[in-house]
Formats: sequence, structure tokens, C-alpha cells
Amino acid sequence: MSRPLLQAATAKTTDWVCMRCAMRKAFRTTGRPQPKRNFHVTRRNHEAQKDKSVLALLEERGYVNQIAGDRITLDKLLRRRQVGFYAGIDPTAPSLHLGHLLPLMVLFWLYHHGHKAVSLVGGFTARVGDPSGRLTSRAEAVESVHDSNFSAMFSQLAGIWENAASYGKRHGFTEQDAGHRELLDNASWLGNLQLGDFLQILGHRTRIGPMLGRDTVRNKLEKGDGMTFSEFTYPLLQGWDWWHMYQHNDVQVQIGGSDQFGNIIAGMDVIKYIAQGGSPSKQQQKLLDKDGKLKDDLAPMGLTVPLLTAASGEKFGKSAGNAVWLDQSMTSAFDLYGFLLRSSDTDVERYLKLFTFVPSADIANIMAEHITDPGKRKAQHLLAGEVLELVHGQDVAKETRIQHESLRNPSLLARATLDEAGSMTKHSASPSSNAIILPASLVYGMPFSRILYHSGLVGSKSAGTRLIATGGAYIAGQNEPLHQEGRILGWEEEREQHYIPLRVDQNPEDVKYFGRNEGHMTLRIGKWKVRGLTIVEDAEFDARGLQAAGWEEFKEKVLKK
Ligand SMILES: N[C@@H](Cc1ccc(O)cc1)C(=O)O
Repeated sequence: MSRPLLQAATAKTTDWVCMRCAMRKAFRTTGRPQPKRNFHVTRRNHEAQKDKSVLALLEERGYVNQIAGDRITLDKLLRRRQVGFYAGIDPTAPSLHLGHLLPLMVLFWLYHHGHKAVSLVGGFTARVGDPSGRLTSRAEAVESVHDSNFSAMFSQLAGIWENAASYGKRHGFTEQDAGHRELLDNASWLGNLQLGDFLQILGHRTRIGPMLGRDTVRNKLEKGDGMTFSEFTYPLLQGWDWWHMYQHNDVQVQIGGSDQFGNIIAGMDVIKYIAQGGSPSKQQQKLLDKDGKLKDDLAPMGLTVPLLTAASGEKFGKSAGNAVWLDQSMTSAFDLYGFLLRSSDTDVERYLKLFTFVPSADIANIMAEHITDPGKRKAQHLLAGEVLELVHGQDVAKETRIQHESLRNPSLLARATLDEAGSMTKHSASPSSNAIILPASLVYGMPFSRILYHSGLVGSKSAGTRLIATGGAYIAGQNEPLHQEGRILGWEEEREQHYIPLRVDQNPEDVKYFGRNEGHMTLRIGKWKVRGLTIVEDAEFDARGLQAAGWEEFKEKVLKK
């Protein structure tokens, strides 16, 4: 499996390192050694919960849909010692979306209560594609898209973890409360796994009967488009992840969306099969009781979070059917705030409990106040501000709030006119580079304002025009290859030289001269947001089942004529 050679966020311009290794290292070093502590809720100023484990808090706030395994054991363990948890996300897109925040919030709570929280990016499993809950398979993506999705999501998660740490501090969690956090990539073990080992260690002990009986398999075979062998293997790969982290990272509990219940159960079996089977190593023997069974207090367990639907019936985190993204270039901070601000009065209390660290007692007070004057949307502003702080940091949260308030109160407007380019430059601190495929009709002969929109760099065509007018959008120069010997060039000073600012008066006919080489073009907005476009024939684009902002409308309006 190829690894993207990107320059790590922290490295100087001259030394090039593997982004994955560097990010992993940078992240690990932030984890602290584990002090002894008691695992009661210790947060100052928070609901006093002596004798309750964090599990009770999670249940009270609405995070728990199902527990796989024994709740009482889990509750006891959480009070007695540090417990390791993980949640995995496959980077099938260049960004997390709002829905991903729910399992992550559970990890953040656990981390702030002294437990171990591992977030896993499925650098390997994304290429396989989890069939859970789907009737049709995902479209296969090209290698470069996998790589750039992975890099983007990995750095995004590292950033959100940083924010979650500061956000927790702001809510009274102390350094001493904090447990341990890790960000891992399953390609680092699955990428090296030998087929022989996989079959011998796991394959021999896995019966396909129960696998065939699982809902996902049955539904996809009976009502969907069938199932590939690799999709069928997916739960075993996810189970292998867990076994790996169970052994090496003390991960005992897996967290996932409710669609992950089947995979979690499959993973619990995987750990039991492997630990109890064969001739156990010395290390493995420590896991077993005298009957050769996994010890009760080491049993793998699962926790699923609920599937959220808004009062409107729409899945939470979707706006008119589209995902609300956590990457500012895909959903602006303004739009994310706006989305949360539109939460209905029936939903907002639930969301405050799920997506913020605001103590329950404070939420109750705010709701009481909110009801006296719902028009002010006090609860919704609180929700939006807190979520933005977690996702984009405190500065963006404050500025976005002012922008929204200025819509109602024009006197604030002067202070708040932030052009999109300005805020990008300031806040997209973590460099991420994404690749995207576009159909030829959305690029050639199109004004750049539209290309920016179609490539997902801005939310609308007019935002594209504004950005170009303020000098915040660039294209990579024709004769300056951005790639050299497999490395992506261009960081800060170098990057400035390679990019040419786009102009409003650019002739759309000239677009074709700007490609780095035929079929490719690299755009940048603000300082860091880079998007490599690969341009394919319209028919190929559709045949591959790809999608781009504005494509369906374009076909409706223009091509059908
Ligand atoms: N299968 C999970 C992601 C995941 C990947 C690997 C894991 O080990 C765990 C979870 C999903 O699609 O949501």
C-alpha cells in the first residue's frame, strides 16, 4: 500500500517525511503517562456523581443506544481502573461530517474522565468499504483519492482532539482528570498482515454460518446489489483491528454508530476466537482463566450511540439531504453555525447534551430561560457556539457568532465583515490537500468562480466570485510541476511562487491552458487549502458513479437542452 509522502505539519520546509508516521508520532508525544487516580467524575463545577461511573453520565446524556456485553461489568471496570475505548472512522471522504461527532464526543468524555480513548482512521478498511447498513456498494475510488482523503481526515482528527482538550479545560476538566488519547491508522498493521497469518489465526476459527445470517449480508444479498468477497470479509478486518489494539493498546471497548452493532459483535467473537484458540502464547495465557476462557473483566465489550433524527425526520447532520461537513472549505463555519442555529426547540436540549460539555444542570437552566423568549434562540446559539469551538476552535466560534448576530443587528456588521479568504488564511491552520475528480463540462469553458464551487472549495458560485475578487484564490502555474519524485512540493514560500492568483476577468476559454498537465489542475484558496483536480470525460464521471457540487443541476439545465 503506498504511503503519501507529504510534508508533516510540524516539519520544516527542507525535510520530507511520511505524513502518516510524523502525524502519529506528533500525536503520541502529546499523550501523558498515566497517573494513579480514582475514576469518579471529578470535574469541578459539574454534576457531583460520586459513586457513579462515567457510564451513568453517558447514559443520562443520551449517548448509549446498546451495550454489547455486560453493563454491570463495564460500570464496575470504569470505576475501578482505566479502560481503553476506540471508535473507527473510514476516510471515504476528505472530511468528517457532523454525524461523526457523536461517537467522538463519547471518546472525549471518556478521555476527560481518565480513560484511554483511541480514534482510529481506517486507512486500510476505507479501501475495502464497509457494507454495513448499505444495499449498494460504494463506488471504487482511485488510489490518490484514498491517500488524500486519509491525510485530510487524519490531520482533521488530530486538530479536533487538540480542540477537545482545550474545550474540556474551558469546562473545568483538569490535566489530572485527563486520561490518554491516541490517533491510529489501521493500514499500519493491516497493510503488513500476511494472508497466511490471517487465514491461519482467524480464518480457521471463523464459521461462515453466523456471518451469512447477519442483517447486512442478508439484506444486501436479497434486496441489494449482492456482495463482494472483500465486503464479506470487512467485519473480520475490523475485528482484527480490535484484536490488534486489544493486545497492543489495551482497547477493551469499541464504540460505533448503531449500524456498527453487527461488526462490533463480530469483533468480540474475533477476540475470543483468537485469545482462546490455538496454542496461546505466554502473553495470551495471562488473558485466560483456568478453564482457558477469556477472563470476565477482560471481555471485549461494545457501545453503540443512537442514530439521531431531527424533529423534521431528517437524519441529524444532513441539510437538504447533504452532509454537514466539519471541513471549513466544504461547509463554511458560517453555514455550520447556521445549521445548528436552525435546530428546532424540540431538538436543541438533546443536542446540547450530546454535542457539548455544558453540565446538565446548566442546560436545564438555559432551557428554562429559553422558553420565556424562544425567538432569541438562546439555546441554539449556545449549541452552535460550543460545537464550533470544538470543531474549529474558540476564535472561529466567536467570529462566526458575531457574523450571525450581525445579520439581525446591522451595527455589528462593520466589525464582522470577514471575507471568506481572510478567515481561511487565518484559521485553516492544518494544511490538508485533497484530490477530486470532476467531469470535463464542469471545468473547461467555465469561469473559475464556478470551478471553485464545483470542486467543493467554496459553498456557492457567488462565494467563488467574491474570493477571486479579494485575491484569495490561486491556481498552480503551468510550468511548475507540483509533484517531484512522488513528493508534493510547495509549502509556504515555495508555494507562493508556484501559484498564480486567479482574476475575475479571466477568460473562461483560457481555463484549458492552466492545467499542470492534461487533465489535471491544482487550485488553492487562502493559504493552505489545496485541491488537485483530475478531469475526466462526463460519461466516465457518471459511469464511475462520482458526484460533484452542482453536477446534477448542471446536467438538468444545460446538457439536457
Ligand atoms: N466500519 C466503520 C469504521 C471502522 C473501521 C475500522 C474499525 O476497526 C472500526 C470502525 C464504519 O464504517 O463506520
